[in-house]
Amino acid sequence: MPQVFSAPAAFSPQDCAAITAMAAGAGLKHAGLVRGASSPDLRRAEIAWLDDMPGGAWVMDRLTGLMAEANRQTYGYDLTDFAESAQCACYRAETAGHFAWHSDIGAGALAAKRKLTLVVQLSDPASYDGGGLEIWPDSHVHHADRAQGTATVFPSFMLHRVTPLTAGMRWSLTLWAHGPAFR
Ligand SMILES: O=C(O)CCC(=O)C(=O)O
Ligand SMILES: [Fe+2]
Repeated sequence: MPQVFSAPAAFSPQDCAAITAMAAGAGLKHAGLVRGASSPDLRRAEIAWLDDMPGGAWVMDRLTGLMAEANRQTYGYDLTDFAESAQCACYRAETAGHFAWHSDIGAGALAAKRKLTLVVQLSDPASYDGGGLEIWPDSHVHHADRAQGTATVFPSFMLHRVTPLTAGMRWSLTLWAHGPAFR
């Protein structure tokens, strides 16, 4: 049975603050685009791509190292590359920011090749309410560790969601690892 992998304190609070500052500097755009149309029922968040953040190479180095470690310890998947930029997301209580149950594997050329999803909790859990990252690996829903800097890894086909923010703001950083599509 596939599992959820957790790396506590993968990033320090200072690292997390630096990443959110870079994301804000890169300019946030509304997310939740499905076939070119905004789909706020599915997702309400703003995003920025790590590839658009000058000086963000160290972040990608750390993320890829974490992904490799998770795959070595837990999954043993055939991974070939990181075909998409990591994505920083901001969910706000004012807009009830959320991401409804979904799988990260889609029909697009890149999304079809996603194998593992890694999500870093960039915010201090005392700074927001709601915004829980929940993953559904089996008959029980897994609540990802909310601690700032924790990295959570799971197979990209696994259903997961972010519950609506009810106070404050939550930042996350997501990276996908790619390989031959699951079959
Ligand atoms: O923000 C999160 O915690 C999850 C993001 C996510 O599921 C995604 O980008 O596909
Ligand atoms: Fe996702």
